[in-house]
Amino acid sequence: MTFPAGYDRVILPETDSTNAEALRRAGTLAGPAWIMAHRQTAARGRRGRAWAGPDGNFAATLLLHPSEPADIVALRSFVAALALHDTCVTLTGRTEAFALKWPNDVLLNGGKLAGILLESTGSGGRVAALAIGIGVNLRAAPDPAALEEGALAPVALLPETGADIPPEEFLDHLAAAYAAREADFTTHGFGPIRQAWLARAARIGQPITARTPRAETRGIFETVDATGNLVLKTPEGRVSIAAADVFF
Ligand SMILES: O=C(O)CCCC[C@@H]1SC[C@@H]2NC(=O)N[C@@H]21
Repeated sequence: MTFPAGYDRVILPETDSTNAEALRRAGTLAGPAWIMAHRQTAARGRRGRAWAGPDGNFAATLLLHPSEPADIVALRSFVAALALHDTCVTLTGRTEAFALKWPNDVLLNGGKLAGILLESTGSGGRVAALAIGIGVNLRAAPDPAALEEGALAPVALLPETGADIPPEEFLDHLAAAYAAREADFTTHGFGPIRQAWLARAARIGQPITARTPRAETRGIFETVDATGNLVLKTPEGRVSIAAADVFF
């Protein structure tokens, strides 16, 4: 498997967080670069949570220097989730087992297999550097004791499918899948990415709950709109949500 042309590949034995590492290197790595670490000592998840990654799991960040406005740059969350889904299907041959959960989790057999965290630097609506951090439970699921109430239980690829994929091999497949989806995104915009994402989405047409620190909205998961917002049909009407945690 060859690494996609134009992308750097950095593999570290250990770092605090590959997202932090990527943003520290943003000034010296001019082109797109994947930074993978075998161990993270301070991995972070969405909404300020910690991310636990037992040995053998996958942790990497794609560093980009995008040129679009911040709202377009943020749509790469869906590009990355799709590429991650592509990679899981390719490596296991199981299409139906995997699904996507808004905004960017990958589910396997209904449990949480992988998460994505986007972080960026820049100001005034301009993104100087974008870090797309991806954690995948390849070997083992983290201890579910630390789970928020109602959150999906974590699952891992090896016990669920029997596929024993080393992190470096996973990176090479993911980098190729991402490069293909990124080319589609930059050429054709969010439309085809959105359609492909929706085709793989869990719980479309079913009731779900979107929770933020200040509000909870329950409704039918209608779609994800052209700006990436979650659209719920509630008794009070249609609600469009830009950021939240989703519970089934
Ligand atoms: O909360 C989530 O679901 C997102 C988890 C993202 C974890 C990954 S592991 C690689 C990268 N480095 C980090 O510190 N976090 C992301």
